[in-house]
Amino acid sequence: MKRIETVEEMMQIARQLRREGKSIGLVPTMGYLHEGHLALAGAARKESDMVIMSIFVNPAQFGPGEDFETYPRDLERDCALAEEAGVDYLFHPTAGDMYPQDGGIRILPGPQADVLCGSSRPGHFDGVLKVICKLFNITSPDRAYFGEKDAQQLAIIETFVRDFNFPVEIRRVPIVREEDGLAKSSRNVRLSDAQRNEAPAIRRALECGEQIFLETGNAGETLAAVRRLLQKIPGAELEYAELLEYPSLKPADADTKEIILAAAVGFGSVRLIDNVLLPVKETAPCTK
Ligand SMILES: Nc1ncnc2c1ncn2[C@@H]1O[C@H](COP(=O)(O)OP(=O)(O)OP(=O)(O)O)[C@@H](O)[C@H]1O
Ligand SMILES: CC(C)(CO)[C@@H](O)C(=O)[O-]
Ligand code: BAL
Repeated sequence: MKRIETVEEMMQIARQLRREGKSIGLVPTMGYLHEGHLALAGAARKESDMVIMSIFVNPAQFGPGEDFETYPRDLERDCALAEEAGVDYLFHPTAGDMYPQDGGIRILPGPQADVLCGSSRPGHFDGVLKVICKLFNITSPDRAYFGEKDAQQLAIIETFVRDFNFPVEIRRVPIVREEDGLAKSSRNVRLSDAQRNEAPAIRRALECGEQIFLETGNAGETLAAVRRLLQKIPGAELEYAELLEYPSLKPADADTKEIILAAAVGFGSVRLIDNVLLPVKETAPCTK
C-alpha cells in the first residue's frame, strides 16, 4: 500500500491508473478505522482494480463548538488496517493542501439536508459535498463506497452525483455493528464505560420502532414509542428520532416504498447516529 500525502501526487496517480485502463474504487473516511470502514474497503476490493481510501478529518463539515479537535485520530494504526483490507493507495492530505484558498464558491445541498442531522448541524452537508466533490475530482473513481449508517449523507451524495452527472457509481454498504447491536463508529471510543453500556439501547429502541411500524403502519405510534425509549436512556440526550421517506427524506405519502427510522443521541459531547430502513407493505395502513 502506498501512502499519498499531496493532492498533486494523488491526481497524477489517478490519471495514470485511468490511462492504464484500471478501474478505481474510492472509500472516503475520516480515519480511526473500524470494521464499518473495512466493509467499505472490502466491497471496493471485490469490484475494483485499484482501491483508494482517503483519510481526512474534513474541517469544512464541522461547525463551531463541534468535535473537530477531539475527533479520534491514529494514522499508523489506520495504515496497518487499510493495508490488511487490501487498500492500494491511502490518501491522507493536509487541510492546507485540500483547502489552499477559498474562492467563496459554495455547494449547497437541497431539501434533503433540511432535516435530521442537517437541521442540528447547519452547514454540515455543505462541507461534506465540498470535500466529496474534491475527492471525486482528485481520484476520478468509477465507484465510491458509503455506509448506510450515515444514511442522510448517502442520500444527499446520491442526489449530488445524479444532478451533476458525476461519472461515479455510488455503492451503499450495510451498517456494521458491535455484538451488542451498537453501530460501529469512530466516536464510540470517546464513550465512558457507563455510556458504552447504555449506548446499545439506541439500536434496541429502533428495533422496537421497526416492529411497531411493521405491525401497525402507524408512524405516530411508532415515533412516540421510539422517542420514549430513547429519552429513558440514562445519561443520553435525544436529538431527534424521525420517520421519513428514503432516500428523498420527505414526509411519507401513499407512494412511499421505503421509510427510514433515524435517530441521533448525545452522550455528553459524543453524538451517535443510527437508523433502520423499513419497507412499506402494500397493505400497511396510512403512515401519516
Ligand atoms: N458502522 C458502520 N457500518 C458501515 N459503514 C460505516 C459505519 N461507520 C461508518 N461507516 C461509513 O464509513 C464512512 C466514513 O465514515 P467516518 O469516517 O465518519 O466514520 P464513522 O465511524 O461514521 O465516524 P463518526 O460516526 O464517529 O463520524 C462513511 O461512509 C460511513 O457511513
Ligand atoms: C464522507 C466523509 C468522509 C466526508 O468527509 C465523512 O462525512 C464521513 O466520514 O462520513
Ligand atoms: N460520518 C459523519 C461524519 C461527521 O460526523 O462529521
